[in-house]
Amino acid sequence: MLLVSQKHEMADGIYMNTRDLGQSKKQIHQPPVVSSQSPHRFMSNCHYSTLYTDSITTNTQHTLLGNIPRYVKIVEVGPRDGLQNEKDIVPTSVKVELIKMLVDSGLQVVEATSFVSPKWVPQLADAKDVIEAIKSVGGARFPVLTPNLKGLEAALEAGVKEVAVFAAASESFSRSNINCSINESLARYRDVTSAARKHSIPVRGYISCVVGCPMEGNVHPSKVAYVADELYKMGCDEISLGDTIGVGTPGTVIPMIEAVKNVVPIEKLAVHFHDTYGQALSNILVSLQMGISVVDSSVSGLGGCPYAKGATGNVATEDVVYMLNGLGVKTNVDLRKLMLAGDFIRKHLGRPTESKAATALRNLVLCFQIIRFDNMTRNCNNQFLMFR
Ligand SMILES: CC(C)(COP(=O)([O-])OP(=O)([O-])OC[C@H]1O[C@@H](n2cnc3c(N)ncnc32)[C@H](O)[C@@H]1OP(=O)([O-])[O-])[C@@H](O)C(=O)NCCC(=O)NCCSC(=O)C[C@@](C)(O)CC(=O)[O-]
Repeated sequence: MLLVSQKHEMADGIYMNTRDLGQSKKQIHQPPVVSSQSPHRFMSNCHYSTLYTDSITTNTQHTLLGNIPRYVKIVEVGPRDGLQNEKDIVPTSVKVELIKMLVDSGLQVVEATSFVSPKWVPQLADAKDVIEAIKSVGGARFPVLTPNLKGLEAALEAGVKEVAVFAAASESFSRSNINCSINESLARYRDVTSAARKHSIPVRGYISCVVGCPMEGNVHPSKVAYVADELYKMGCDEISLGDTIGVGTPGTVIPMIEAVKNVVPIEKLAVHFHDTYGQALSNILVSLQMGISVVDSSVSGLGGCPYAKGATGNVATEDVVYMLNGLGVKTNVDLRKLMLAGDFIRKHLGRPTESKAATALRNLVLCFQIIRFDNMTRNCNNQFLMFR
């Protein structure tokens, strides 16, 4: 005797009745036996869910998934990387509301802004005001970008508790982004990390153009390893490997990570993929398989670097969470609330989301006029129909 759900979960607290879809009982393929304790596992196998599936024990037994971590820390970069490239400057109040919604979705690290030259990035000239407005927001860390001591001092004065420096593996990109050579930037960052250490402030180190540069083309893994080694030695707590223009594929990402993990422990590495060529999720998957457990992403796929021509947005956080949920990897992120944050900022920008998962889940809701019952996700055991 098999038990199948009469109502299928589509999003957290969102259900659709299979009969409304015209599905006969026979059309439901291989309904698994479900226990009353694990309705989500069954439903998410059959349908599309915003929920974490708790299927890590079964999924990761497969050799291909064996290395995938049980928990992935998502570093949300939307308010910084996402908004630094917007043509029209986003009002401070909108940035602040976005950050609050992202924190409310469960994201524990939200990169809030940059203390860079307002002449270079006028979009983030309100950094101090943003930090002031989120001072009372608990439950998350709010790192900011600091390109030099001047940025660090301003960030400290504003009350920032974590900063990030940003180097590049390509000389041309370094010059166009921060107006100095790679080695000059590393010298600056030694000053920043040593000053930050005096204040017990953790520093993240970014490396841009880890597989390709908009001006120089392919970037050799040894160049990335060189910069990663220097950042690590100067005291960066985490090093984020950025495919700034989204040209990487697993074919270039794997050798790059191999080279970097020879000089920096894998648990200190993060990946930061832009999705210009639609490769971000596959690149994230191979990074996880190689042992990385920190992933940068941007709500609704906002983003792009003003000094990387042709680069589109970061991988959408919704798509990352959807994939991780499907893999049974914990993130602590509520995808439904995350989608609301995406809706909020996209409404403000007047452009649709770049997230495929958010678009698909939204369409399902519209198509089937689903009713949301938050509590039903926890109390749906009585909705099973018996088949012989
Ligand atoms: C690094 C600089 C400052 C060098 O810029 P510069 O022009 O060589 O610097 P400068 O020292 O000659 O200063 C020029 C002016 O900027 C001021 N200034 C100088 N520093 C600051 C500061 N911290 N905060 C506020 N103001 C500052 C400074 O006071 C001066 O003002 P003026 O005297 O002319 O009135 C500049 O190039 C810059 O700010 N670049 C930032 C570019 C940027 O933010 N890019 C995007 C972030 S990186 C990224 O997106 C990639 C990443 C991380 O996401 C990973 C990936 O995807 O690859």
